[in-house]
Amino acid sequence: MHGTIIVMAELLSDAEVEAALGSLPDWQRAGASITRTLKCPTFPAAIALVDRVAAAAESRNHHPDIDIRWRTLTFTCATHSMGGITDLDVGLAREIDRLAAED
Ligand SMILES: C[C@H](O)[C@H](O)[C@H]1CNC2=NC(N)=NC(=O)C2=N1
Repeated sequence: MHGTIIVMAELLSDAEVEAALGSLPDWQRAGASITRTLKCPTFPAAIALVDRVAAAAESRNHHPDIDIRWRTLTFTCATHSMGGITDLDVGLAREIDRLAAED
């Protein structure tokens, strides 16, 4: 039997976001989201990273906004249903860091 799994997450306070960013040095707060820009060695490498992030996002049913400009990628994480930043975004940011470090 199939059903919809709804993951509830609470918005983080400003202090909680700052604390999380303390261990995510490549990430910045941008209003109601957190963001990281990185440059890959080549365009195919950038697309390969996007593909790995897409698979991870699908697995956790939490999806970043992704901006692709040649070999520069910007990942933006927000919990759209909550209108802000939750632990889901912090977890996704950590996974993006892990995948980006695999290159
Ligand atoms: C029903 C399902 O949980 C949602 O549509 C998901 C999918 N991925 C999502 N990703 C992000 N970043 N925010 C969401 O609110 C969100 N909602």
